[in-house]
Amino acid sequence: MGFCKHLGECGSCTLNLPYYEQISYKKEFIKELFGQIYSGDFEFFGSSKTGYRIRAEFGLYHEKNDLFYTMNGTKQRHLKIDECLKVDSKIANLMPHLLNELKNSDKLKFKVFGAEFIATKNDILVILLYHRNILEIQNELLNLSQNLGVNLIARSRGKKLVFGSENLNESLLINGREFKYTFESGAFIQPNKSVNEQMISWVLKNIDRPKDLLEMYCGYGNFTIPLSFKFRAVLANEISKNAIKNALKNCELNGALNIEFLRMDSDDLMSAFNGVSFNRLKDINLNDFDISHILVDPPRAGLSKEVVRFIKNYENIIYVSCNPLTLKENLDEICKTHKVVKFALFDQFPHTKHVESIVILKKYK
Ligand SMILES: C[S@@+](CC[C@H](N)C(=O)[O-])C[C@H]1O[C@@H](n2cnc3c(N)ncnc32)[C@H](O)[C@@H]1O
Repeated sequence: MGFCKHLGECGSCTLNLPYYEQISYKKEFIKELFGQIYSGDFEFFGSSKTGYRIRAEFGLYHEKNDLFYTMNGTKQRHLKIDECLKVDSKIANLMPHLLNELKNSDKLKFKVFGAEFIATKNDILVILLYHRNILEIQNELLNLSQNLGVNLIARSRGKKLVFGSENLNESLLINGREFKYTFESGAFIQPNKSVNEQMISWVLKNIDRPKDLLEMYCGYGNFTIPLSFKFRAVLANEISKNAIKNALKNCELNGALNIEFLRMDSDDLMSAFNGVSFNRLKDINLNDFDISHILVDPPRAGLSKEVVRFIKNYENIIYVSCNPLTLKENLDEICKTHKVVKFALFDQFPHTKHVESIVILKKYK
């Protein structure tokens, strides 16, 4: 048994090693995978070992008349979870109270099957999932959110009820400066806040001779807003309408005035650079941008061949990746024209084999 009594059994934390050995394990794995394209130092940024996850999801399982948090365990389908050491302390404190409230109300307990938690500096949001018509328990849900002092969303097939705010407010400290963000419960968020701060700070410190930035897959502006203060102008695209809505609010919150956000699929953005006209671009002249850097932070599947071909046009590439395998596949191609100059690992997920990488590449002269 390691740092948690469920380690190795709940299916989430699987790396049963002392933390310093986890670091060696991850560094060795990455060195082996990327050794042929990069012989420099792999910087490593660690995390606190507990309380680091600001988003967590659990099943809720009914047994006889009782109710438990569960995970799809490695040996058992419904492994009972009575603690999770990796979640933010606000989530850890709330979990037993929520469970008690649910257990004590036949109406709230009936056909509830999942709970998701998101915690930011000052806010906490709970999402409860039901296999029943939630409109019948509106009053009970309202009381629950008031009793617990949390924002609450209840969902069942085709229905959603919101008690309090669906938006969360976060603040990040990046190289001594505070940045404020707002985002919706469905947004992609970097799950480890302090490592996220380190990632953004590291990128900022490693930007050389900035002119304009093109950022693809920008979400609600997590990297975009702090980076915008380093560049003359920024063009950033993202497929999610809600994320772009929040990115615009985040510009206001931080006084960022030089960013053009595009609600656009990356394929369309590339077509636009190839001369195809889009209504959404009617007020933007892509030729006005003098792009010195491109930052990409794609989903786990990595970049398509077309995006890889496109980004190779730019001198400086910053590639943020949560999947070393697709990163390797993409870098094999990018490294035909670019050299890896920096490679850093960010331990967003201690006790798991996952590792986040940021690679900085420069075009060969
Ligand atoms: C790994 S997240 C990164 C978000 C952001 N950089 C951050 O740090 O929060 C990837 C983002 O890509 C967006 N996305 C996925 N497919 C896309 C596509 N084809 N075109 C544009 N954006 C896409 C997702 O909505 C998501 O916000």
